Amino acid sequence: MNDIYKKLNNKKLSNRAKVIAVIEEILQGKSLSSLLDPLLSPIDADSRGFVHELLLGTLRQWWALSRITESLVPRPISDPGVVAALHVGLYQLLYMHTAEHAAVHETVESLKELGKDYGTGLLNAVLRKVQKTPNKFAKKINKNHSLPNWLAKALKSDWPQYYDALGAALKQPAPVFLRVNERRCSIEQYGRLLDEHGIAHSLVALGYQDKQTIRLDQVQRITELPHFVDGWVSVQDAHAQLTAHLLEPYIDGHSTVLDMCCAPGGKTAHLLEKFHMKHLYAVDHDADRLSRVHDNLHRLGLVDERLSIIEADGTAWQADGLLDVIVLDAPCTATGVLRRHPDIALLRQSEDVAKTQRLQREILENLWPQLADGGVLLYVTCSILKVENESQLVDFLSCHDDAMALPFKLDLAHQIPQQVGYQCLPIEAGGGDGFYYALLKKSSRT
Ligand SMILES: C[S@@+](CC[C@H](N)C(=O)[O-])C[C@H]1O[C@@H](n2cnc3c(N)ncnc32)[C@H](O)[C@@H]1O
Repeated sequence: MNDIYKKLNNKKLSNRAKVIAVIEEILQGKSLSSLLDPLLSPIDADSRGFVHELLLGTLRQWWALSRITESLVPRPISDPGVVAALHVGLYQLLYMHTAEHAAVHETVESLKELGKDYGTGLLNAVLRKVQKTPNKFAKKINKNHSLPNWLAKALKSDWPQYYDALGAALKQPAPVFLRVNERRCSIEQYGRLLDEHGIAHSLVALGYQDKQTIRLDQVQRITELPHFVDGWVSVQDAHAQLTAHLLEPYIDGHSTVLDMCCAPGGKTAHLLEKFHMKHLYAVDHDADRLSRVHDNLHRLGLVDERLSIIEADGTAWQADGLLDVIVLDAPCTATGVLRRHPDIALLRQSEDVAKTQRLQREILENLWPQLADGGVLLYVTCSILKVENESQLVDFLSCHDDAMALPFKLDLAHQIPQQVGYQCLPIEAGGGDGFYYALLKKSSRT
């Protein structure tokens, strides 16, 4: 078993030490989503909330807390475990109001547990300094948006009028939305079921026609939702649910549909719940993530002969024939889902933007010739950077005479029309994530 998973299952290791070990892994390139369950599962129910808050909160405030460590520690610290412990200690002192003794002493002890005694002197000194005048330090970082410099610069340039609202919103936890499997029951019926179980929730507008979704208004174990195991309901962000609704006019029983970059299958499942199609290809290049597509579709009862799940590279994959509808949920910087995946702000580098932009374009160029005349392609990202969204599509259209943007209308406060498509910004406290949507039609007669 990999070292980190051994640590997370080690009953002798304290919870703080486990959080530090997880952040150390993240700093070395592992994703939060691969570590969160292994961290939380062995922890007793009473401590889970504290551990969750300590981990997610530290990651959300990472760049704000870094301003303090940079000002107090003159040289860069080479050991990621010590860096993690500094941030975890500071987060407790400045945001969690943990008793000072626990915040300092227990964090220092945790670093010792991880065999990093050499970092304890520095950790102790920094935490004690901040502990003396916490308000001074809190004031220093309160207004900080906790964004890496490259992202702050890009957001300021793309969204000058929304920059502060975005900065404040991106460090908040995201709400949980449910997608009801329309083959099993309606949203209203499921809402009544939640009422019967005393689960607080709201029906929320999606900002497209009269479409709605359900937002949970209480902390809830998802697997314990009524009929979750029977496939009545899934977790899916509100703005992610727009995909299937936007395609309503274009999919019928004769349609051959491609869902490119489909894993873990949220949009694939929604398409299958909503439409009877001739065939759906669900393609992704990541075998592990594809196994989650299988699991999700099995739970929802959506596996049948109309569906092919294929492991392939979107820059090269060729369908057997022409496609009527293509969903390209393009790989992106995922800057629109920072609230759910705060590790992205630690992992992504400015160079990644150009790389993903090139990859998106390569996939687009491979898929476009495979779209039938009159067919539509829905381009989606969970990015809030214009280079991956509006600029990408404006440039694509300028190079393809047979492509035209189809108009549609989204109308929530932060669904913003672009030269091509719409940008949903994740600003509303109870609202959806940052997504971009553009709908293109192919017509050789233009
Ligand atoms: C935003 S996620 C997709 C989310 C998914 N559509 C859903 O709704 O659940 C992007 C996906 O792109 C896939 N991907 C990245 N590069 C790819 C490539 N070159 N070919 C195919 N899939 C790729 C990743 O494995 C990842 O699953």
